[in-house]
Amino acid sequence: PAPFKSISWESLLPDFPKGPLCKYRKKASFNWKEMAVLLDGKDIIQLKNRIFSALESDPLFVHHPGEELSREKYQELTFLRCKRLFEYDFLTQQEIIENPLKIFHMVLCIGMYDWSPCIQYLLHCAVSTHLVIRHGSNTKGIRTTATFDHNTQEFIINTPDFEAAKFWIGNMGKHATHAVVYAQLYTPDGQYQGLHSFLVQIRDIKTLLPIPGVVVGDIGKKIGQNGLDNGFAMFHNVRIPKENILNIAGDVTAEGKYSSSVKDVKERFSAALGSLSSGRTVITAVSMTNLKLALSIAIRFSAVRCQFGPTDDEEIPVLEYQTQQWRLLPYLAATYALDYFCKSLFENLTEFYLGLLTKQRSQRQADIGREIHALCAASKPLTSWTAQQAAQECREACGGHGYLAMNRLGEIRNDNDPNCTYEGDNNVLLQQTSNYLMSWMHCIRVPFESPFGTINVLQDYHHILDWKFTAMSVEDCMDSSVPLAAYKWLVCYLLRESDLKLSKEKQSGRSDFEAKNNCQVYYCRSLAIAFIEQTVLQRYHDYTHDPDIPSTLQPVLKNLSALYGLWSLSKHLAVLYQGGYASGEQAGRFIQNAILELCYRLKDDAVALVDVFAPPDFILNSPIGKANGELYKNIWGEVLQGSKTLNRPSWWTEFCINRPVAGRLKSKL
Ligand SMILES: CCCCCCCCCCCCCCCC(=O)SCCNC(=O)CCNC(=O)[C@H](O)C(C)(C)COP(=O)(O)OP(=O)(O)OC[C@H]1O[C@@H](n2cnc3c(N)ncnc32)[C@H](O)[C@@H]1OP(=O)(O)O
Ligand SMILES: Cc1cc2nc3c(=O)[nH]c(=O)nc-3n(C[C@H](O)[C@H](O)[C@H](O)COP(=O)(O)OP(=O)(O)OC[C@H]3O[C@@H](n4cnc5c(N)ncnc54)[C@H](O)[C@@H]3O)c2cc1C
Repeated sequence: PAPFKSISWESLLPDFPKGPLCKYRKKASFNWKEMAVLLDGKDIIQLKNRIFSALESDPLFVHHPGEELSREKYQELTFLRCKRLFEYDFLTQQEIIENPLKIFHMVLCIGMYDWSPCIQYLLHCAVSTHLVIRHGSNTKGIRTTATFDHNTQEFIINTPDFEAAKFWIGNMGKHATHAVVYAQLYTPDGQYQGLHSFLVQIRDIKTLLPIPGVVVGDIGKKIGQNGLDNGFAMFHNVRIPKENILNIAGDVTAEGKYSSSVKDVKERFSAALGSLSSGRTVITAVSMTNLKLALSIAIRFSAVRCQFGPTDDEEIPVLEYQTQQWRLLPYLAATYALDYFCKSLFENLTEFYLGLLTKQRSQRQADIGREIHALCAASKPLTSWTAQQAAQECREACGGHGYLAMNRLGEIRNDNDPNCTYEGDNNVLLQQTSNYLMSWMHCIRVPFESPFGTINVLQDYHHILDWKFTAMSVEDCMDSSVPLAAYKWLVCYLLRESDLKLSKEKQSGRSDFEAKNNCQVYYCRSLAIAFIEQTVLQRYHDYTHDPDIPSTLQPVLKNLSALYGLWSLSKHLAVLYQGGYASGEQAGRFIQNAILELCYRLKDDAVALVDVFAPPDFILNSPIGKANGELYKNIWGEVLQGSKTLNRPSWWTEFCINRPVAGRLKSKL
């Protein structure tokens, strides 16, 4: 790439308005524009600007400060916005082919504005792979059936009873006309052929009224994402043409014979569910984006909001307090590490899809599918939980102002919340990752590697189990190599312990089902979490230590990597001691002190670090998070825009005329 200074980035990345945040911006150790260019590059920055400015200039996307939209109105507005997104068609096919990462950025830019139209749009786009309707966690247990009738060359779709109804489906509540329905396939010989997906029309495209035999409706108000209409559906002998089977895993001939290129039922099951990895990868990135939104607000607020001080007449920004730094800056470090991880995971996924498109049947393609599944089944939990905790911490870090709806932290928290549940409940998904890791135990003694190298750490399994914490000082701990080594040990240790526990459970006569169930807490669940944290850290460590990173940016990036690693690791301190990796009081203390020292070193960079990823004010839509840092003016400006802010309430007579009489209704008996 051309050196930063030789290109004029002013038009792409304009300066921020002058104001109270300048104090911190001047203290930053690096140039935020140079960082933005390093992380995204010119093309992506241009794309982001194009999307952000289109939304800002379009009256349909105007905000409604101080106005309560009814759910019905919000759903309507969301639909109109979603339609408009199709009209904008921000990316051409050519652009996508040249750089698939652009889709990823486009989705996240739209989501930064509001997740409801973004997800509605995504679900419409992904109709060929998504809009699936299912049973919940236990997909194998889906009870909707699709029976082939060779006389009419149709499938008959049937929901046995209301408990088997499809529930929660995005876009289905009010407006979807077609759905991809997962159902158990039966051929005319009465044979069961496993889970398959079918395209089923559910509403008339001219009238939006349900197709006969389909009962479809809206499931009601949710905790967040209320612009989206989530729905339910039941099918009573609904007939669909034979062509509507989505023959990913298998097909039925005109005579009603089943054929599949994948012979094994188990393999067919994973092929049928393979598309879930893309949803889980997207949700990993959606959660990471929520981290960006919440931290932009909380850090800008903390840099301006002053409380107390060393003397009575001098108050200092709350960001100067050790506690505030420790509450926020590790999440900032996590945002950078997870941002990098999300991009790399998306690249892995692109490779997987390229293989599918070119009909690769190699062992490598199968291994990629398994590794991607294991990665995103843990990265979705890690990132959605991190964002959920961060949103709450940011809310509290902004004190009372954080609780004001206009500042958006409540919306971010509530809209992020279902990321922990949909496309697979987090706790259920983590079991997929630990299953994958446990399946490598039998290879431990032979040379092996996985396509993306994430399990290659196990090649040194026996050797790593002998490792110990060796840092001799706090300064020794200030590089991410220290937590990374500890994580490698942790993964090997938890793998060994989980394997031993499973064997013990089985030896004591428990069934496979029971034995596996009894190995989750403190064993397999911790293993999956440690593994994904180690993977995220490994990738970010390698990136930040790359000699190609400009020397002007490397120190701050290395600090972020070290802070993310140490802070994540500190939650596993008990296991590090329990398993003998760490001993004595120094190890724990070094880690804690290094975390605090890194927070301190990063606090003057914090504002510039959020400037790198914060969207424009219109998109962020939070008075306390605005780039000018004029906290109080911005809040007042917004408060006074409310249409009824200064009005007397319509029920004023209940207070002034029909005055309350205390005890009037008290029983006289
Ligand atoms: C760019 C486009 C994006 C578009 C995307 C937009 C979405 C972005 C916006 C957000 C919008 C949200 C909208 C919400 C949309 C829903 O929520 S859709 C509903 C999603 N529902 C779920 O995810 C259900 C969760 N449950 C499951 O996925 C599965 O049933 C379970 C839990 C993973 C399987 O559990 P199980 O029955 O115990 O099966 P198990 O024996 O473990 O698995 C059998 C084999 O299949 C394998 N397998 C299972 N799943 C997979 C898989 N996915 N891949 C590969 N192999 C697999 C297993 O590894 C196992 O292999 P082996 O170990 O035997 O070799
Ligand atoms: C906003 C939103 C949108 C959605 N959109 C769609 C959609 O478009 N299409 C679609 O098909 N679905 C959709 N869903 C449904 C979603 O996919 C499911 O809610 C999700 O997969 C979890 O399944 P469940 O609700 O059946 O939870 P359950 O499986 O009933 O989980 C309940 C609890 O039990 C625990 N649990 C379950 N099994 C185990 C186990 N084996 N071991 C340990 N603990 C276990 C879970 O951890 C959880 O805490 C949506 C959900 C939400 C919230």
